[in-house]
Amino acid sequence: MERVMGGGVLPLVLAGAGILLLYRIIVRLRPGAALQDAVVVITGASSGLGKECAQVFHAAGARLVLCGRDAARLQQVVQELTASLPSSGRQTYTPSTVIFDLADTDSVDRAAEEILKCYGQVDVLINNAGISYRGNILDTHISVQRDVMETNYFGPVALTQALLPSMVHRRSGHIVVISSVQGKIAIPYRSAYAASKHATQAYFDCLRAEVERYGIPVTVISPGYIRTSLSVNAVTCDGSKYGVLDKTTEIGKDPRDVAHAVLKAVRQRSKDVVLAGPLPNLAIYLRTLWPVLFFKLMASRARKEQKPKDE
Ligand SMILES: NC(=O)C1=CN([C@@H]2O[C@H](COP(=O)(O)OP(=O)(O)OC[C@H]3O[C@@H](n4cnc5c(N)ncnc54)[C@H](OP(=O)(O)O)[C@@H]3O)[C@@H](O)[C@H]2O)C=CC1
Ligand SMILES: CCCCCCCCCCCCCCCC(=O)OCC(=O)COP(=O)(O)O
Repeated sequence: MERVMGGGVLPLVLAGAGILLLYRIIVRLRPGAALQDAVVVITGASSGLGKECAQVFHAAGARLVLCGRDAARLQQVVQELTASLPSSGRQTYTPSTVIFDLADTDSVDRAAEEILKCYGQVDVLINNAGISYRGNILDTHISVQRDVMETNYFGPVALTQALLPSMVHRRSGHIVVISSVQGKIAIPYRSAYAASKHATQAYFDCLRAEVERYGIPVTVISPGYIRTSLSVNAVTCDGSKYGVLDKTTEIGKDPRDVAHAVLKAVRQRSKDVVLAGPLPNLAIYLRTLWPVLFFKLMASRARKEQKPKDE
């Protein structure tokens, strides 16, 4: 009997591994979504990851609508994109720009109308813009918690909901959001940021299930540290700018590589992608499988990083 059971487990494991391998091969071989002429909207396109995404989607032949708050910086990106012909030899287009503040819901609605007027449709919406935060909860004003939530959560939600009806009507479109490893685990002194990214993950997971019937994929991308100005632009407890390029950010991934990974995720219509090294991945598993240990590690990290004022 034991031999039968023992003999039964190995074939089962091998069959499971075989099915997994086959699934991966099928996913790889599936024809990727074509991006030539696709209308791709990118928020936060003036710098960092958004700017690099603009570069790789432009080179792939997409018709871009670049969004941000600073018209001059966006124009600079347009100039850089159009200054050189892509080595791929594809037909490329001069990007359009739409200027608005994601933290202002009324301006988001107006912007969505303007975005739709550019080409009459949106094929891919990349919700990339975001702001980070550094501070301890005890000293952080509630207005700062709300402001980060407005930019990172309500802004992308409002833009997505404003553009979604036209996608549903066409039974076509793709919604992407750049979340963070901190959408899956919360680390100390990042409350506003981690909360906004957790909310983002939850909202877009719900959306994915709800719009699948219309053939609209939803991709949540959770990067680890990327070499951008995110930490420099982060806000602190009182809303002032942090202004420091953290070591973690400085040695982070090259934003161009992350942009290529975003392009691949769009082509493959991936559902959920973590773009981080082994340690953040381990931390994500630990949070689910061994939460008590994860909480201990985070508490120790909090103690090491900052001593409370009353100690
Ligand atoms: N860098 C990192 O380590 C990581 C970054 N991410 C995420 O990647 C995304 C891009 O960030 P990254 O490129 O790193 O940082 P940057 O600070 O370089 O870029 C942020 C972009 O967001 C735009 N933005 C900020 N606030 C608003 C607003 N209220 N309305 C409209 N646009 C706004 C900025 O445009 P402007 O100021 O010109 O208006 C800017 O283009 C963010 O969502 C971030 O959370 C995720 C994981 C790691
Ligand atoms: C038994 C072995 C235990 C090993 C457990 C490892 C626990 C280590 C914790 C690792 C934490 C990783 C945090 C990653 C955070 C991250 O990548 O954030 C990306 C960002 O969004 C960056 O934004 P920020 O403003 O914070 O710079």
